[in-house]
Amino acid sequence: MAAALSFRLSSSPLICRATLSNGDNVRNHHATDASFIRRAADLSEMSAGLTSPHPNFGCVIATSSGKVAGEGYLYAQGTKPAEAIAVEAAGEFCRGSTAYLNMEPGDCHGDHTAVSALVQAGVGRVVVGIRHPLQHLRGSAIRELRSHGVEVNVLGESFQSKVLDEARKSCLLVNAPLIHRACSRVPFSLLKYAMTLDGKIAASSGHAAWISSKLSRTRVFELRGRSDAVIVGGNTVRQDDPRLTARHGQGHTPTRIVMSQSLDLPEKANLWDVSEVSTIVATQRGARKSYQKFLASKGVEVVEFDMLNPREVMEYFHQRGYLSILWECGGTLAASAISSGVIHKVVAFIAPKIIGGSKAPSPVGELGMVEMTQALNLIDVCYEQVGPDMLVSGFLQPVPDLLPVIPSEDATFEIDPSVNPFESSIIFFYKTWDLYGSFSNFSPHPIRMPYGDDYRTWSSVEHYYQANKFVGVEIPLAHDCVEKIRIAKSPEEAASIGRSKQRQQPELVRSDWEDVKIEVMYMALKCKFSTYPHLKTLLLSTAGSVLVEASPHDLFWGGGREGEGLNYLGRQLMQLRSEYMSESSVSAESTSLAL
Ligand SMILES: NC(=O)C1=CN([C@@H]2O[C@H](COP(=O)(O)OP(=O)(O)OC[C@H]3O[C@@H](n4cnc5c(N)ncnc54)[C@H](OP(=O)(O)O)[C@@H]3O)[C@@H](O)[C@H]2O)C=CC1
Ligand SMILES: Nc1c(N[C@@H]2O[C@H](COP(=O)(O)O)[C@@H](O)[C@H]2O)[nH]c(=O)[nH]c1=O
Repeated sequence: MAAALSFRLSSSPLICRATLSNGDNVRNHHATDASFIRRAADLSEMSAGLTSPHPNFGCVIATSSGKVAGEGYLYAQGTKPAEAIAVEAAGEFCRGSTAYLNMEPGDCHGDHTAVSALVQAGVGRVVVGIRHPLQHLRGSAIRELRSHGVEVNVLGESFQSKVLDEARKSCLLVNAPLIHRACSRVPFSLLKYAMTLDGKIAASSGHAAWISSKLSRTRVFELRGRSDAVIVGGNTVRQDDPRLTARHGQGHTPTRIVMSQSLDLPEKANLWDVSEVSTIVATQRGARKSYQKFLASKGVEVVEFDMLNPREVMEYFHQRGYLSILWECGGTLAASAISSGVIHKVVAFIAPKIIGGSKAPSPVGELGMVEMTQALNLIDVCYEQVGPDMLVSGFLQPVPDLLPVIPSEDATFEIDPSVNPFESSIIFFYKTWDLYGSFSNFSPHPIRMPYGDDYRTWSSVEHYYQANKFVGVEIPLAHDCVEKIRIAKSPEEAASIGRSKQRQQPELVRSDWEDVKIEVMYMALKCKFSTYPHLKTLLLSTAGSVLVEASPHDLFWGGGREGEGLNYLGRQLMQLRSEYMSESSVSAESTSLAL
């Protein structure tokens, strides 16, 4: 899913853009909406670190004159929704007001939900920063609000402008861990370190207490309080004997995780005291069994991995439901985590100190880069002074966007009205061995199609499609092409002959090819799916999902690398599916009439 989420809509009938006549007006509205949505995002953060898990919800109720009438944020799952708190605070000012929500509420059933609070209070319009990231909740509250006559605008769907994009981004950032949960197989990970001005995270002796100031370390406690777990490597345990607790006086305390291959760890360590917080040691399968027993006797959980590496460990904790992880390791493990692509954000406290030492460790070990051009550039970088230190933070990977993953909303809707691109799941297919690989033209399903006055069997849809480029051209070489493609040993070979001949000898290609190629493909697909009932069943089983051919190269039939492709193959399959669905509903109707 993660890759899918970078696709964007190329056009939308819903998008209102500023016109010359009312440009200023629209801009003002956008600026107002943006500032209230940002406020809702800020409010939602107030619970971060107090509770876990961490969906952060904030709500601002604004009157038609643009005054804040009430505000609220969700303290924890199961406590009063942000919207209900804001409605209570706004009282009678709710009627006809606009409610701003950083994120679509997750629960729309029952009496005490966000939706019923807004509806009962008479809120006239709701502006939503982002839809709920979790697929099963996505769109329900919005539908529910609309069904009660409330106007709902979602940023990026109803309106688009730079200022709204920025506001939307703030909504993505406050719920980055939840968004990662929705579209990635690893939790959201933040690498934090404190270093001297000369780039050292410890003296050459390994001593590191302390580099950053007390104020900075309190900020670290807050970061811990916002995380589900803090992770270090074995060497940091041996060297620092850390506690890794959140000691800023409030909030939840994260689980401590140690990654150690050797399990050559001390018998006495602060992390083995699990009276207040738990510790999990992740290790290589079979490592020091007697020491594993010792840890277990202390109440420390040991998890063995066949391959102890950051990705495996993160996938494991993702499955256990962890949303966000704070990496507080040294440079060796940090390099390994960055290399395996599991670190999303970096937070560095830089202290105005110089320790020197050519052997003193630095925050990130070997990444195998040799040229400065290979350096990883952070995005959305922030700078902040914390006491005497400078805090620099930024993202190594952008927070995934949750805009729909098909090239064109209107086109898809026209093809299959049952598909809502903002709420549907996306099924990608490309290689024939993929789960839905039989949707590919290259799948080995021969089809029998008319050819001249006769019928011929073609080894795959691709064979038929490529050959058709040269059909009907009264040149012997064109006939040869058709025959060569027909007997090609594989769809790849058929594609290669068809494409190269088209490039090298365009005079052999039928003159109407660009006009007919869509129809040619559709007829071939229709033949394939009606010839093989199990393929038809598989296609019907995808009802409601958007189908995208994940070809990174083919920008006409495929979706392209970044969603820039037109995805005609996906569209045709959706169209065929829609045809089959209406056929089956017609036949069901006539059966019931006959009865
Ligand atoms: N200033 C700061 O912010 C910080 C400073 N430090 C300092 O850094 C130094 C320790 O740094 P460093 O030696 O890099 O230690 P790390 O914390 O990076 O730990 C490295 C250890 O992690 C374990 N490990 C498990 N799997 C892997 C893997 N796939 N890749 C790499 N390591 C893995 C190994 O433990 P094992 O050997 O047990 O198998 C390895 O020796 C200390 O001096 C400490 O004080 C540490 C953290 C933060
Ligand atoms: N030295 C250093 C840090 N080191 C990190 O903090 C851990 C110690 O945590 P605790 O035992 O809970 O206080 C240590 O093992 C390492 O991960 N952090 C910082 O913010 N600033 C510093 O100067």
